[in-house]
Amino acid sequence: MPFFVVTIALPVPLRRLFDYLPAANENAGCYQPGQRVRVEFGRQVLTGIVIGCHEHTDVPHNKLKPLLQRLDDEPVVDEPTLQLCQWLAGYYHHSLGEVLELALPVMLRRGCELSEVDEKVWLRQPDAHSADLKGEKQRALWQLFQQHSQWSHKELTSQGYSQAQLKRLAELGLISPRQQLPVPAIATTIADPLPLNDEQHKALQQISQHLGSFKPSLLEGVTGSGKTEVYLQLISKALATGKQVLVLVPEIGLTPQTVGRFRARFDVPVALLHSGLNDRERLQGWRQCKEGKARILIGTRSAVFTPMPDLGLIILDEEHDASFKQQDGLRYSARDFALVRASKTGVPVLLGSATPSLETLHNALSGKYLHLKLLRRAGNARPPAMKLHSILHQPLTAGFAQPVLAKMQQHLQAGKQVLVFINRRGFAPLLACRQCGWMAECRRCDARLTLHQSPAHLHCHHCDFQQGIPGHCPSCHSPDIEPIGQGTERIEQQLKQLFADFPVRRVDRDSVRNKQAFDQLFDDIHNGGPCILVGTQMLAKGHHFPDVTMVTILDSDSGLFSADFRGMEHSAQLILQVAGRAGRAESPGEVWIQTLYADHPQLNLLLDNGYHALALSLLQQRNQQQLPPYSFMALLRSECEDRNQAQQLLQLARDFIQQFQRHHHQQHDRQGLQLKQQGLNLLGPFPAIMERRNGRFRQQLQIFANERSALHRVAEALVQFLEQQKGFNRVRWHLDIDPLDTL
Ligand SMILES: Nc1ncnc2c1ncn2[C@@H]1O[C@H](COP(=O)(O)OP(=O)(O)OP(=O)(O)O)[C@@H](O)[C@H]1O
Ligand SMILES: [Zn+2]
Repeated sequence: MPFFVVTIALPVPLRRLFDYLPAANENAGCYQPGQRVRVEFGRQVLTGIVIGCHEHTDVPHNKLKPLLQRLDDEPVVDEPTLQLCQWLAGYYHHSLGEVLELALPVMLRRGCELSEVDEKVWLRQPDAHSADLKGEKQRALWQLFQQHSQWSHKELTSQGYSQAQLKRLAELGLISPRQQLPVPAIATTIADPLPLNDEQHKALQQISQHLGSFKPSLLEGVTGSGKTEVYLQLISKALATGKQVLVLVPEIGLTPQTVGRFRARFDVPVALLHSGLNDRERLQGWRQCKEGKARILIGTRSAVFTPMPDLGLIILDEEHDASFKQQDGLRYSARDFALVRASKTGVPVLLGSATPSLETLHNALSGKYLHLKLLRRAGNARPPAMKLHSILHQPLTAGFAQPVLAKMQQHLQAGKQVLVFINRRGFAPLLACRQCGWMAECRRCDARLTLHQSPAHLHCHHCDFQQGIPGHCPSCHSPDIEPIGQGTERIEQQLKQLFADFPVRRVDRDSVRNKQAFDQLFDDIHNGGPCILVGTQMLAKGHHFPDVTMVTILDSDSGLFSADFRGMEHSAQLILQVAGRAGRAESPGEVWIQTLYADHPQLNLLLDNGYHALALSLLQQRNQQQLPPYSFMALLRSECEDRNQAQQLLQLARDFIQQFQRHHHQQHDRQGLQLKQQGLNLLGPFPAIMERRNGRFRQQLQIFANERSALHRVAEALVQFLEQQKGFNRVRWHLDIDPLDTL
């Protein structure tokens, strides 16, 4: 057998591939890219992915080890997915093995067989005809099999059909059991599409012209304008041509209401992939898509990796949402990746938002994307009236101005729901001593501890450190310590006293701990009745609460003066998303924003002329300052228990980049190439706004380039340079391409 090695991607941070000898008695024909193999790596056993076979290797032959086992005959990573992952690893300068790890369901990473998630399903026999079925239940069961030839056993029993009824149908030769991948249940009655209004109709028309080829579009539609209805009718067109559809939504946008709206519309299996599923369900969903059984996939960020052989359309709702960008490990943007995937697959991609990110808006305005607008709310709903209410020198009760409380009372008495938004959980952001000024601070972070009441404790929201509440000041021993400021718990408590006749519901990460609780809560809200909802942004996004007619925004000011250049953009998006919950049905809605800065020019622009107008003005600013989207950014972050080391590594990085740049300029000169504006702009190293977190000092170096290619050239070289640095073992660093958060 001729000599060859198998080249494998392993889930380790090193940005390279690894060569192994084949398993005993296997020839090169046994190996295909995308198969899983088990190998020894140091003292660990890892599951890797075959990239290819080669006759040459740089590894000395006596150092080569045979791989332990080939796990698959057929590749689990298909060719298009492998290519996309290679592209992603290159773009984010990340290890291919780690990218592939992220792209695969956990059970596959662990080496499980695909068939491990098979279950009992019942299939209609090919030539079966209804026989003499006794009883209502049996006939109803047979009716289901006439609608769809396959049903999972679990689904049927959960619908109340018994083992005996199924057995009876089997005895009559109508159905038979089998172990195979269950498919998601299909709705038995399908809802009709709504008649579209003119704007919706035009948007749908324009986008559907591009089915069958790559075309990005932005659907910029005010809250409640019926974007979802446009998605649904577009999906229906894609399905009609035999295609699969991928719908990506923000982490907390996947409520039963949303899913229900999709499921009720199409008589095809709809798969779901989100964080509320267990590993088994995730692998089932992944396989349903890969094997073409599911025709629609609705999922959060990582669902973007799911293989879909017949993919014909990608929709990404709330495209501006930060949850599409992963904030640790591989810091990829699912939105940007969806665009690349669509382009490589040759299918249209639709980005929807009421408050598009400036990056996307810029692409739409420059003609790179098709730009579609829905300016009016759908149906009979009117846009909410928005009002800035100055609280400067005003007396406040429990943090509320008197006219705001009076308004809330009116809405509740009219039987409506009021939403109070405050983006801070816990009871109070600060516990302080009135005698000596001591404040409860985190020992591991440059941050104050948040006071929580149920259960009572002090909690660091940055490193999760927790401790009991002291009975007296640890510094001067005075018993006179008190909470300062307000969080959701405190507002809830105070509103319960102020509005004793109405239920007050709190919605934040502490009160709603899991997906079930979240879903239950939304059902309760939907069942109606006057109430006050107090919550964080968990409440704000994409939900349709028909009975909410008033929204009170308590702390919008904190976002107005952020050190992040995206601060105002993100504040405006959040304000409009929250405001968009008001008056979505027949009754008009109003939004009161309490502020100390009622004459803030950008806040006024937002309220008077809308998000689009503000966005244009922010874009102009970005252009003047040469910030993204008018330049391309990477952020090198370092952290270490030793402040100096974190700083020194970035200083070395800075020196390296400057040298690299000089070298490149000279090369261009010598070759007589046009000395293009290679300009890189470096800011830093400087400490992060919160310098110490979880016991480590954090530094950053911001890198801006006029051209993306220039940014990538330097990033590639920089990553290699940093990997070779000795003596910085304790410093953790990463390079964030297109960072969303620069604090
Ligand atoms: N053409 C239409 N005629 C009547 N009602 C409609 C129409 N289109 C949508 N609606 C209704 O309008 C409401 C809001 O629509 P939808 O939730 O699709 O808006 P959206 O733009 O996705 O909102 P958001 O961005 O705030 O989530 C829904 O109750 C929907 O059923
Ligand atoms: Zn902390």
